[in-house]
Amino acid sequence: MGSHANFQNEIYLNGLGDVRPELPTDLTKLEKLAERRLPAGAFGYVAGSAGAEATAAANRAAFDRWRIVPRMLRDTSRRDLSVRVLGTAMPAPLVVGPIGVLSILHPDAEPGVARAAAELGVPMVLSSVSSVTMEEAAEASGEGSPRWFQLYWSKNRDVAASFLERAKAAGYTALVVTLDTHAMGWRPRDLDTAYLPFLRGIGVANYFTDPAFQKAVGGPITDANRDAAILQWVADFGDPTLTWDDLPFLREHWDGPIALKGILHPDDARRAVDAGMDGVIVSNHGGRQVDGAMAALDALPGVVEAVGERAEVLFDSGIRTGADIVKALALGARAVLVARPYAYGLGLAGQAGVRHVLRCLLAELELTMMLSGFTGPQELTPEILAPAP
Ligand SMILES: Cc1cc2nc3c(=O)[nH]c(=O)nc-3n(C[C@H](O)[C@H](O)[C@H](O)COP(=O)(O)O)c2cc1C
Ligand SMILES: O=C(O)C(=O)c1ccccc1
Repeated sequence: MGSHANFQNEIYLNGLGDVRPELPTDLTKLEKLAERRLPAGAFGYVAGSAGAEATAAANRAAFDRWRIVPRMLRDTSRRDLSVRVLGTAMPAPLVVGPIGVLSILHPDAEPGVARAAAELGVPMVLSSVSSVTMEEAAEASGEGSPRWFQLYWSKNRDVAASFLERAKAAGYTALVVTLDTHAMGWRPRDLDTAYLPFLRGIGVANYFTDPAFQKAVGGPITDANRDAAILQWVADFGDPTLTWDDLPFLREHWDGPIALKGILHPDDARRAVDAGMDGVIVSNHGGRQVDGAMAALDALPGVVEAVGERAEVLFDSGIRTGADIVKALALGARAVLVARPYAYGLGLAGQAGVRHVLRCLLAELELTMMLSGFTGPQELTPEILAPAP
């Protein structure tokens, strides 16, 4: 892709190709479709949030409280949506966010997402709890395609260090450390259906193949010690003892850019920057962790102000359309991560469905910017928004 974006032409001139009849271009419709077509357990796991799902609803409502104010008679014939984030050049300020256990949705799973992202030059963040190993996902992503690794910081420090070493060797260039999920949130949909893919050994590929994890279990994982290995995974998955004093561990084991995911308070953002982190990701995990937590978009301006130019601020939780991306960028995000929409695309149409979702987002982003009078992400500032009456 050249520096001059033309995502919208691509869609209008070439059509939507192989997934045209199946998948809507209004990506807010994907969830309903997924509910009809996917197995109930897998759908509930993806769509579900914590508690009464009030925070998940608040994430969306926050976007609706902002409206774009389009400007006329500006030359928007030449557009460049490209940005550099955490050391990675990308065609637009869009990143494929980390989602674990994707094989519950479609056999294409993480490799399918990696291939779809690579085709478009969009970076993918691979989850620690991927259903294939990080090496297999890297292979699918391919030589030269941008990829980042998301760390769930294991209680077993040897496992955490080993993950970072493997991720580096497999060509992941930036590290996303998720802080808001040292335990799984209270998720009634999964609890009521007893849907826990990990207990059936899905999403543990990185652990079961890891030498440090195997050492803790007493050897390679076999049918004989599989249940014990799963219990070991449950015991070590997250570490609630972690504090800011532990951050140097990350620097000791990772020399590339690091972003902390799950930041909502400006003071936490400041501490991240003071600790030498390169970025923060404003996120409430899509409302899946603390029900009643503030909407992620409402947290964004305060974090942006606290961080200033000292680090990069990324955003997720609630991104569904190109207009949503414009609003998050206007409120100070350098890039956004898309999550549930591509999971629905994967579940509905595999790799082609993911490609559909990413193309639609890119095209709608570009068209929204162009028709609002903007030619690049740097022009998107708070002044381009008005509060909804
Ligand atoms: C099914 C599912 C699995 C997820 N797994 C991970 C994960 O492994 N690591 C992580 O950092 N975030 C994970 N997330 C959180 C997403 O990265 C992201 O923060 C969140 O989904 C954003 O909200 P949205 O999907 O409503 O936009 C997961 C989210 C979903 C829906
Ligand atoms: O479900 C999630 O949101 C998530 O982040 C997760 C946590 C542990 C294992 C798999 C996914």
